[in-house]
Amino acid sequence: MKINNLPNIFTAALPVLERLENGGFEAYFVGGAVRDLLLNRHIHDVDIATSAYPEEVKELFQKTIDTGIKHGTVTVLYGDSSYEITTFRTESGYQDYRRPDHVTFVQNLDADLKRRDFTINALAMNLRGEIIDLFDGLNDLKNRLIKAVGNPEQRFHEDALRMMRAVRFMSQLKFKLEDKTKQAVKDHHQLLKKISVERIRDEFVKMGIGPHSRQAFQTFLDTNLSEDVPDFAGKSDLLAVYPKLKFNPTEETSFWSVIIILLKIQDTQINKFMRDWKNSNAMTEAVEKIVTLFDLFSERIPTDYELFKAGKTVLLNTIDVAHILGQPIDSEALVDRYMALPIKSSSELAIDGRFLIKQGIEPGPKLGKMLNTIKEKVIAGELENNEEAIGAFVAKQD
Ligand SMILES: Nc1ccn([C@@H]2O[C@H](COP(=O)(O)OP(=O)(O)OP(=O)(O)O)[C@@H](O)[C@H]2O)c(=O)n1
Repeated sequence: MKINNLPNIFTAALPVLERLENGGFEAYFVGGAVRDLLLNRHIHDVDIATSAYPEEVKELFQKTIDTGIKHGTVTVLYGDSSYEITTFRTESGYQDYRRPDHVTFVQNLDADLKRRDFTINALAMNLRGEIIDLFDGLNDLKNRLIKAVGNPEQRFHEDALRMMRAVRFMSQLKFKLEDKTKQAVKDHHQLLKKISVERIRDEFVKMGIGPHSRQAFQTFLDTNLSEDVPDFAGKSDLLAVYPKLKFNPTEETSFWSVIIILLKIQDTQINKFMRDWKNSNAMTEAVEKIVTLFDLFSERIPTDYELFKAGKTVLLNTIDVAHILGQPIDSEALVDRYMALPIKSSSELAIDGRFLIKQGIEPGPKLGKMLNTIKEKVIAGELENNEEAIGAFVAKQD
């Protein structure tokens, strides 16, 4: 198979391949970029595999970065882009974050492709646009199948994260998991225990916000992968609701919020759960706010002040979560009420502490309390947001 009209992202990289070939080396586009080209998906970067050793790559190009020399990877800066160029290799043991523990350089492309995870990721393309397909990856692309290269058990022993990658690709690409590969995941899900939480989390989130996350999640449960990720063991009954949800989450915050709600995690335990998954403070805070507002929605209609405190982003995210969970909610009325709030942030208040001091209020807790009362009254529409009205209100309080 030959691709004639290569997208710009590839044509821009052709001189890099040419230079490697002119230097007497083999060079190919490999991995996700070739897969995504054939699937007509957006391509964010192209990776190159070569027979040249890192030192040889560095000699051929002016601007390079030693990204992972030990692992065979040099980043080449060429034109407006950068390219990861990796020497043909096999690897094993990916216990740590991102990089394999051991790397063995191999003689040719065949040996390099043989150690890759799935047939659809083991395609290569040369500078003439010719596809090299040693493992029937083109057929699996056509049949929309995630299938391990060669022996799936071996592939998962090399890097157990690949089992999470399988369900991630199911969700992102709307593919099915091939039977033997699925059986191998079922048999070896425990291997995931050796993998760093950060790597598992990245794949889990990509699965969660992919367009087929409910189907992928079903496989995540069926294969028992869910038993070997933080805080999910023994919870498959609660998680079984996920594949039956109304919609797929499209935002990371919504995905985590939905998971936390399904797991019935108490407000006080959300922080621990998010930390167990090594999430950032910003992500944890955002999710805590959404789940809290969602709980409030389930009990009663929030007050204007509660809507103000939540803010627009949290409100919209919470509406999104309710929508995904099929929770009836008058989202239009809530957004209208939010939009009609007299102020949407504290900085929009017509007065500040200095104004109150001028009105004779002493600095201290009393002043803070007064400011809050004023804010609440303005938001509730009981007090106009201007100096005159607020001044009159303050005078009446003494
Ligand atoms: N555990 C892994 C990770 C990666 N790969 C190989 O390395 C390539 C690049 O990996 P990566 O950049 O992580 O993922 P992509 O497949 O490119 O997908 P995406 O960029 O969409 O994340 C993959 O296509 C696959 O051939 C692998 O065999 N095993």
